[in-house]
Amino acid sequence: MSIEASSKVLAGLQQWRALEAQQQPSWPDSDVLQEVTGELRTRPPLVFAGEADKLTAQLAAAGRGEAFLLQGGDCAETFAESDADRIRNKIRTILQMAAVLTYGASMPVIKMGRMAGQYAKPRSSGMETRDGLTLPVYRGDAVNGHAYTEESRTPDPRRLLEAYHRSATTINLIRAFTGGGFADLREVHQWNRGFMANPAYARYEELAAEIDRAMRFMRACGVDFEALRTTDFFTSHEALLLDYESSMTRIDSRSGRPYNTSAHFLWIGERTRQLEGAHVDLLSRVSNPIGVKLGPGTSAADALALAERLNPENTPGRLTFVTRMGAGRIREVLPQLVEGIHAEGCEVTWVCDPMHGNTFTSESGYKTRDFATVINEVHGFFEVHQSLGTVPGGLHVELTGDDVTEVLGGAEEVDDAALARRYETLVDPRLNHQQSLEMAFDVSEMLRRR
Ligand SMILES: O=C[C@H](O)[C@H](O)COP(=O)(O)O
Ligand SMILES: C=C(OP(=O)(O)O)C(=O)O
Ligand SMILES: [Mn+2]
Repeated sequence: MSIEASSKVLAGLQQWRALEAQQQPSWPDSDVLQEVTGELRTRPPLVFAGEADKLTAQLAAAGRGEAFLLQGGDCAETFAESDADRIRNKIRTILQMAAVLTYGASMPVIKMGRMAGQYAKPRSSGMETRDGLTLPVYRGDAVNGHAYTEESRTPDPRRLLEAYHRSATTINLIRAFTGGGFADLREVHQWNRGFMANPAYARYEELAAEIDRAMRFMRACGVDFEALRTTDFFTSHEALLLDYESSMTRIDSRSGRPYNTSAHFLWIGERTRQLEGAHVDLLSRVSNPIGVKLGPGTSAADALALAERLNPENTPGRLTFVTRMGAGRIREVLPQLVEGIHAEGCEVTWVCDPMHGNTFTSESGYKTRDFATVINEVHGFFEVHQSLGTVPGGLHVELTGDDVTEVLGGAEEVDDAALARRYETLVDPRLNHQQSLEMAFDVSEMLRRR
């Protein structure tokens, strides 16, 4: 690339600063912010351009119906819970779900964590009031603390550096687990250890036995299983805090193109996807595969304009639309979006987030979701694509590997009274380990029928 062309690219990467950016914290001290972003710019990348390109190719396959994306993790990761046990439990849950889906549907599953960077949250309101005290709302550990004091709720830019470090140690562990034998498909039984006493685990155990049998058969036929020792596991988060995302955006020395090096896949949230806004501008300029969340108010014209803006070359795998319509709306609103996009020949990978359109407050006051409603939205998603002859390319869920009680229902029949038992999320309710497996079995049936 000529010097002139590359300085144009660099100038473009700063264009977002002139545009309106929704959902940014009011950082109290701009000098500290400058120091922190300067520091971040000198830190090593967390992911590499070649890995992002590999993911783009895999997402293109998902868009054609030759693979399926499984993207899952916390609504909001926290510094306090970025420990080895919790990270391992999440990876294990995603690996188990992927085994169920791969075996059930005979289809490669792309494994992606909402992990190693999911530290910032958009919120419905900027302030909250409790017992007469009004404070800034919690915006994720990269911004402020959850504790309800003025000190903790004041945004602190130094948290961006902490978020980088926690992301680095998390991705390090992900790479160790998935490259060092933990993800070996021959360990499919081990992942279930200690969880046998309920229907989803018993069903998983049966499936693991079938996988074992199939592998023994293939080994007897002389198949080499070395390739099953490791697996790709990609990272993703919402690209919300533009000071952070822009500091982590670097020019790839091989291609001369900019990549966001904080995660393999970044998405733009439902609240920040304004066509002329700062988030769309910054992500339009990076070469990673990217996603946009689309809620029930999205028109076909909005979706088309986003597709043209974010993927002007119409590269397959570059753009994923993550629809989050709500179980009650999806069958009515999704068809016009999908038809509008396909009528123009736009390359889009369609993914279902059945969580964010189905949140409500329970009688006892917990922010929750109902497992049956969540599953209903996934069914609606498959039905719509089935009837239009288009491809349901993946699933985006908020989950944890622990036995929390945040989502109602499932085989354990978590009810309103049970929510108090282990309600641990700081923002949105997550499927627990067992509910995640139940969902995987359900989706594998739908994929099998696809
Ligand atoms: O995770 C998504 C959003 O950040 C969250 O649903 C917003 O929640 P709020 O309405 O409690 O602010
Ligand atoms: C904020 C989120 O979703 P959405 O932008 O779809 O509301 C999220 O994924 O946590
Ligand atoms: Mn959420």
